[in-house]
Amino acid sequence: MKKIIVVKIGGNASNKLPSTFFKQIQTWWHEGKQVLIIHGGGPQISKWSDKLHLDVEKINGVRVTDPETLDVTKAVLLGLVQPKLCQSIADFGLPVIGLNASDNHLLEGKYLNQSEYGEVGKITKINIAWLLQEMQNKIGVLAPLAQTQTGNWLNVNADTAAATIASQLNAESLVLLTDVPGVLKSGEVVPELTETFADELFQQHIIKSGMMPKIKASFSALKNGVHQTFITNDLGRPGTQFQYVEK
Ligand SMILES: Nc1ncnc2c1ncn2[C@@H]1O[C@H](COP(=O)(O)OP(=O)(O)O)[C@@H](O)[C@H]1O
Ligand SMILES: CC(=O)N[C@@H](CCC(=O)OP(=O)(O)O)C(=O)O
Repeated sequence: MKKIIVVKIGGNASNKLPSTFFKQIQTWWHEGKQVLIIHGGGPQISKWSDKLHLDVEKINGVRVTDPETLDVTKAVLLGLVQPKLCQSIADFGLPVIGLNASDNHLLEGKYLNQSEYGEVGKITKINIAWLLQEMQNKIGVLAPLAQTQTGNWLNVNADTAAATIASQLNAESLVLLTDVPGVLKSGEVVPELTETFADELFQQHIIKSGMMPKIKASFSALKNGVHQTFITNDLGRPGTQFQYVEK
C-alpha cells in the first residue's frame, strides 16, 4: 500500500502558499506517496460573515454556526477557498481533485452539541475505500464539512477533521500548515513537544487560542495510528514535532 501524507492548510496559510509548498507536494507525489490536503478557511468565513452582518462567535476555537452561518461556511469553503487551492495546485502541473462530504457519502458526522454550537459536528464515518480510489492518481483537496445520516450539513473544525481522517487512513505523516513556524515559547520554536510539556505550556497560557485545537488534534492523531505529526509554516521545515509517550 502507498504511504499517505495528510496536510492541513489553515485559512491564513492558504492565502500565501510559498513555492516550497508546491515543490514538496510534487516531491512526495513523484516518490509515489498519496497526498490529501484538508483545507481550513476560518478567516475567510469570518470576513464574509461580517460582510453579511452575521455575528461571528467562537467557543474554544469552534465557530458557533447557525443555519445562515452554515450557508456562508459552505459557500466560502466550497466556492472560494477550495477552487483557489485546486487551481494553484493544477497551475503547478499536478493532478488534483476537489472533494467534499457529499461525494459518495465521503464524510458522515454527528452533532457536537447542537444547543451550544449549532450546526457543528465531528466526523464519525469515512468512505475510505472510495477516498483511496480517488487519491490513486490525484491529489485530494477536501473541505472540513460532514453530513449526518439524514443529509444535514455540519461545520467541522479543520484541525480536528484532519486528525480524524489521517488516523483512519493510517497516514505516515500529518502536517498542520499554519501562519507560525511551530509551537512558540519565548519567540522560539519548540522542536519536540510531549503531552506533559504541552500541558505545562497550556497552564502557563503560552499555548492559547487557535493553537489549542492543533495540539489536541496532533496528539489524537498519534494515538490513533498516524506515525508522525508536525506543526509548521513551511513544508521544508519540521517546525514542532509531536512526541507521544504511551502511559
Ligand atoms: N504557543 C503558541 N505558539 C504559536 N502560536 C500560537 C501559540 N498560542 C497561540 N497561538 C496562535 O495560534 C495561531 C494559529 O492558529 P489559527 O490562527 O487558528 O491558525 P489556522 O488558521 O492555521 O488554523 C497563531 O497565529 C498564534 O496566534
Ligand atoms: C466548527 C468550526 O470551527 N469550523 C471551522 C472550519 C474552518 C477551519 O477550521 O478553518 P481554519 O483551519 O482556517 O481555522 C470554522 O468555521 O472556522
